[in-house]
Amino acid sequence: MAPHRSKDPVPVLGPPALGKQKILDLLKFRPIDFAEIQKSLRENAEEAAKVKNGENKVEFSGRSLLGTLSRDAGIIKDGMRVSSAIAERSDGDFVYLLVSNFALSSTTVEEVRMHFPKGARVKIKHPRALCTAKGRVIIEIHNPMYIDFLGIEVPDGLTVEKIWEEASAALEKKDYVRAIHLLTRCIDEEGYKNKVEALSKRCQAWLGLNCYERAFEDAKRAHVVDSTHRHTYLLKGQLFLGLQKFRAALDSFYRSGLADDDTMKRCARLIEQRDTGNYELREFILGKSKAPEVGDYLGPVRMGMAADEEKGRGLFATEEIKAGQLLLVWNAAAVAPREDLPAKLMRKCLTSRKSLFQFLGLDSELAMEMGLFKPTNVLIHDQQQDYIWFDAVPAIAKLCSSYAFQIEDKPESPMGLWTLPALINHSCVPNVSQQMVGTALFVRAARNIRAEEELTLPYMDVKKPLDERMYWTDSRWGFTCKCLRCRVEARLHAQRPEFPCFHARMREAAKRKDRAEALEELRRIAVEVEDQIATLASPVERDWVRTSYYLAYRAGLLERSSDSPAKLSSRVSAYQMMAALHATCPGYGIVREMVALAKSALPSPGMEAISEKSRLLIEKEFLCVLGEQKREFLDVFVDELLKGADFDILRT
Ligand SMILES: C[S@@+](CC[C@H](N)C(=O)[O-])C[C@H]1O[C@@H](n2cnc3c(N)ncnc32)[C@H](O)[C@@H]1O
Repeated sequence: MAPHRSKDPVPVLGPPALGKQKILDLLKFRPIDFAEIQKSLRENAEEAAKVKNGENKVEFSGRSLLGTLSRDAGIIKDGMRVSSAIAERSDGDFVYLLVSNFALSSTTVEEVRMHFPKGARVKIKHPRALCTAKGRVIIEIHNPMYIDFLGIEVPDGLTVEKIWEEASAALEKKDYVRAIHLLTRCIDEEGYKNKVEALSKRCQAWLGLNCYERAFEDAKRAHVVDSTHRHTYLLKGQLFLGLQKFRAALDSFYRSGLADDDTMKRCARLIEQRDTGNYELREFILGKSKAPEVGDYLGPVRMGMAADEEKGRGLFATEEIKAGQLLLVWNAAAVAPREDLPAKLMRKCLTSRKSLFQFLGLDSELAMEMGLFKPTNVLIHDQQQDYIWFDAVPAIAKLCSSYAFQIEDKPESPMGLWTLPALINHSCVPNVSQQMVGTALFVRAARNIRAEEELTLPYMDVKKPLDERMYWTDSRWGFTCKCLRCRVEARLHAQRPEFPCFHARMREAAKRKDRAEALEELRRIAVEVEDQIATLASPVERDWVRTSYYLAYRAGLLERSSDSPAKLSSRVSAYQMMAALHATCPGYGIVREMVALAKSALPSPGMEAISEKSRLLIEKEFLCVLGEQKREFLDVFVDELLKGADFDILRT
């Protein structure tokens, strides 16, 4: 059978046709380690020889090399980031084709096969013989765009019915790539009777690979031939669900008549959440259920340029907002250990242009386009040239460093990227809070926010002195924070030389081996800070400074010692400290500290008797984290916390 040129090209990664030079600039090559390639070639030469298969042919054609991949491609060696395939020339000699990708560290075998399926006819542009070992020509390529897929080779003499059988078996075995190639043969066969079924099955295979856009194209084509095809409606429902198009999913499930009740209810729930921002999380909050599946929600928020040009873009409230109000619910584009995040994001981009555009749209020079982020705006296209190179990975890695963050403030905590929330700028007196529900991020107002006010959140623990905060924003994010709190504290530092010394002394105290001595020094520092700020006219400025030296205040209030010469508690009460934390960084992991402070004011350890005003303050803090809650729920929650219960929702 002659090589078949598919009308539906397999998902070869081609150059981007996004029309923006900037994207091209972003997609830079990484240097190739030739020594490593050669080593792998030597290691694989013997194996290559065993794959000899007389039916495969390779001819040189001008500057291109035509051939058939005679072996399933795979990852040569764990972590080597190299994919390989073998083609065979007509003279019986092998061409060992090596496609290396040094940036994509966690390429999966499935992905490699998707691009280099066994039996595929390929045209290798600009072939370059790297070296010959034992008379074999070895072609090295380091960018998949130099390979054109010409279709899949199917053995001679197979009837279309037989190909259909093979395709169905491949689909059954979840060998989606092979199923796609075989079904393409059936679909392209002139006058093929089973076209709707074949398109529907291919749609299913694309879905199996999470290639939603291609699945959508096939579903559309199937419905052109038979607009009532029920299985296709079922698949369409699944793919719309995957694309978070819940209304369309529900409609498709309904038309299919094949979806079960649970699926229909799930869609209805997700639609309600998206429309109303009404997420039922109580069971999850109390730790009685797993994180529920949630749809993205876009509240009264817009993208715009920050007043301070240096900050670039930011998010703004479009109306007046009350503390606790939900602003955004955003599912992560990806969550993974730090080193795997770029590859995981890349994979997502390869299967969904929505992710790709949103992600590249994060680059401030590229886009200022809120439409990209509307949950209901799903881009569905099927243009091969819109797929991007593997080599976009370095660009993605670069963007990761500016926009991704860790779920928890622990070195081993995974990193994630939440596209729209990633545009919220930093402040040391933030006005929004964020909580993680599974891998979805909930962003709420942590204070009352005026219409058109910029939304801000802290990029780090802001219960730290000015110098330490400055060090963090500068070294990790490359900017100097100019929020009001930083400006007030910078002025204090300039006027009173004690302040920079407090910070240095705190660092020294933390290093001391003798814990009692360290605590004593911290208590002394807190008393001295209190002396310095007593003259500050503004109570809120005093709160900010207290929060900056919280480590010292904590030692004075929570780890008191009866023989301590420095009596901080006679100068500032635990309640005042709670209020200071709440005024400075509401919603930021301070609930536990507030509870500890409230309990510290009790004559003896116990949960019942914290003062009414402390309890009210804790409830106010909850509002910033959980939004408005029913009285009964709030009581249960606060009581549990006072008893020492820990809640996942308070991690972030
Ligand atoms: C996660 S991004 C926020 C979105 C960014 N403003 C943009 O236009 O893409 C973080 C970057 O924003 C800028 N940024 C955030 N908060 C800032 C602040 N308070 N002052 C100055 N620059 C800030 C810094 O360049 C930082 O590296």
